Amino acid sequence: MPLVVGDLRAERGGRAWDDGEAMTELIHPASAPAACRRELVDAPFLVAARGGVPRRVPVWFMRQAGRSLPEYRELRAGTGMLAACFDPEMVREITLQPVRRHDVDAAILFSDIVVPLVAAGVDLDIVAGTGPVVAEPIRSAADVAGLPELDAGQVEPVAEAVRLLVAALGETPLIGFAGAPFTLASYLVEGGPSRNHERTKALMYADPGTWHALLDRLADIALTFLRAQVAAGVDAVQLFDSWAGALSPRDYREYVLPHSAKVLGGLADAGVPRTHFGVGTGALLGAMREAGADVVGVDWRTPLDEAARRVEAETGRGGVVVQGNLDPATLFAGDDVVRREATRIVDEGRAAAGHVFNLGHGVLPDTDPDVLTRLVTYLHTLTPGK
Ligand SMILES: Cc1c2[nH]c(c1CCC(=O)O)Cc1[nH]c(c(CCC(=O)O)c1C)Cc1[nH]c(c(CCC(=O)O)c1C)Cc1[nH]c(c(C)c1CCC(=O)O)C2
Repeated sequence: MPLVVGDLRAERGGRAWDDGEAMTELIHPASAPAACRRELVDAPFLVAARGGVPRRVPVWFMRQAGRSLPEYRELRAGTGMLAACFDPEMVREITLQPVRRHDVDAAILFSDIVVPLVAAGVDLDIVAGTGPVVAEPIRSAADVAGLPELDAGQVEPVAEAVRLLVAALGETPLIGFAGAPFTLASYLVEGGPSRNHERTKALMYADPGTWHALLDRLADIALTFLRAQVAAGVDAVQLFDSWAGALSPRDYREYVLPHSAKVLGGLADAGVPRTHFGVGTGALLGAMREAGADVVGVDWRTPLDEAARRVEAETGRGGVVVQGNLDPATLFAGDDVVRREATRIVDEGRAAAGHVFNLGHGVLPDTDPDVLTRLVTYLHTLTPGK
């Protein structure tokens, strides 16, 4: 039986990010993942995510855990990517590595968007240098009907990793994540990474019934995965719709938004801020907020002030918090350029109701990790603001 939202909060020991003072006083069952962490009330990442003024500019990096770190490569040697994702001790260690090294303001769970699919029984692998490769792509109504459901028990190793991390992280919040239905569908339908998503779009346009059935199932899988992470103690979630930028706003609204809204809406009362991110989504930012995001992730193509204006104009609602958006390639251009661009981004972020500094997409594998550390140090000297 899936948990209802009320149970979710109880199971988390009432560690709701918006509970303030009440947080430490609330129910604290023996099953709670860790002591209620009073210090999280002031965590810059969480303060900014709910539109407050943090005590320093919060920063974390998508793909901060991974191949840019020598300690990651050393630990992963001889262990496959998916095997690592189902090993709680390894997930704990890899997740902590960038926190120790860079002093970032949030940890992101080391996992992958395909982990819940694998847990549910889909035959796929993550091939180094390529990405997820699916043995039997999903292209028909029968294929969709055969897609297994995810039971929370199947991602228990991930939940265990979250509990280990919550105990280890102290005042640093932990971000959980899932792949959004469209991005997961792209891997399943194409059979692997794709530049044009042509088979995915062909299914979407030619057989909308099957398409919506597929996305509905993927929404259930993503939601079950995220709820398991929240129940185990993550402090925030991010929904990665990395490839949604391949769609026009009209198609996004018709074919994708309702399903992403099912995922984000299913977490509305979970007490954690929800970030919604995609690449090349300048024209979709308003719709991505409407899907149920508290924080909208922005890639490097749209300045943050422009992004905030667009979202507020499209949705008719103020108060948008943005996350981003340094071009990851900038990290190869030398510290002067990095600092200049970081300063510009922090200034542009003041136009929004809150700003979490990040890259516009993930850390590139050849990035010098010392550049990231120096960037964090620099950002922490700047004055945060709305
Ligand atoms: C599209 C997508 C995937 N996975 C993910 C996304 C969405 C984010 C994005 O847009 O980049 C999400 C993801 N994957 C990974 C994380 C870890 C947490 C983090 O530090 O951000 C996160 C958040 C680890 C990983 N996921 C993967 C690696 C590399 C594998 C390895 O280290 O052996 C890591 C560290 C593999 C993977 N998995 C995927 C790709 C495209 C790749 C890269 C393939 C390659 O170039 O080797 C699918």
